[in-house]
Amino acid sequence: TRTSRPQRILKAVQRKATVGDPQSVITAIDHFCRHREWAMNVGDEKGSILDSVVNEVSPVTVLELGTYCGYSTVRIARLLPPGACVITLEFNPDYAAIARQVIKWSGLEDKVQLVEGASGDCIPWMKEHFGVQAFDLVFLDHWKERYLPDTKLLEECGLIQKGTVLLADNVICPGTPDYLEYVRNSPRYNSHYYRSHLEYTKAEDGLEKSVFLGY
Ligand SMILES: O=C(NC/C=C/[C@H]1O[C@@H](n2cnc3c(NCCO)ncnc32)[C@H](O)[C@@H]1O)c1cc(-c2ccc(F)cc2)cc(O)c1O
Ligand SMILES: [Mg+2]
Repeated sequence: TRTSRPQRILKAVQRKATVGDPQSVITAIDHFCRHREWAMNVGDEKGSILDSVVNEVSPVTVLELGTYCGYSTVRIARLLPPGACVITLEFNPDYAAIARQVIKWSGLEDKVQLVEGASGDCIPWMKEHFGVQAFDLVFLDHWKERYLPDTKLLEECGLIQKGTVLLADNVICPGTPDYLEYVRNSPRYNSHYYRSHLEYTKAEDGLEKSVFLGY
């Protein structure tokens, strides 16, 4: 096909959503992915759980791993108070370009820092480059086999401290077995599974929330 799926998602936003209205951007993407083409956004059902965790944590600094088209970036950023921000990592330049436009359309660019690069390369620079002490909330939604190594890297870099909340998408489908085993068995995390469904389908999926208890 001439255009990519992310390009078609951006077009749906530009056709259906109102500039500066994040909820209309979310609604436009959900409608497109439910009625036109499925895409791997966290979606409206799991997205509501994401919203409730963001509201509960009321984070000042958020890290998102895997921007894709920016759907969950917009969901998170729209709930942040002035001064708070989400740093989102995306290593595919085409996806990053689409996400920038989706984020701009929603009017939330002041609350978002989209970093083009691989998590393994960017995480070690977070403190020095972005002045981050520690993240209040981390949303994991990138390659599923990278959840565990990147969590360990965040720990090693001192970016996860007592009270930091990790929220992981897709712990059932496609699944992140090694990550789940780690956060559920580690004495340093308190984990809870939010049962839900794979975006836009009836298949089971869910989010795992893990609170770091400190060393
Ligand atoms: O695979 C899924 N997500 C992956 C996301 C990847 C995005 O994140 C970016 N990315 C990946 N690794 C890194 C990285 N670091 C790691 C590499 O260095 N650093 C930076 N960015 C990274 C990619 O460029 C993409 O933009 C998924 C699948 C299903 C699914 C379920 C059922 C099905 F039948 C089919 C599919 C449902 C979901 O919700 C899903 O999230
Ligand atoms: Mg996902």
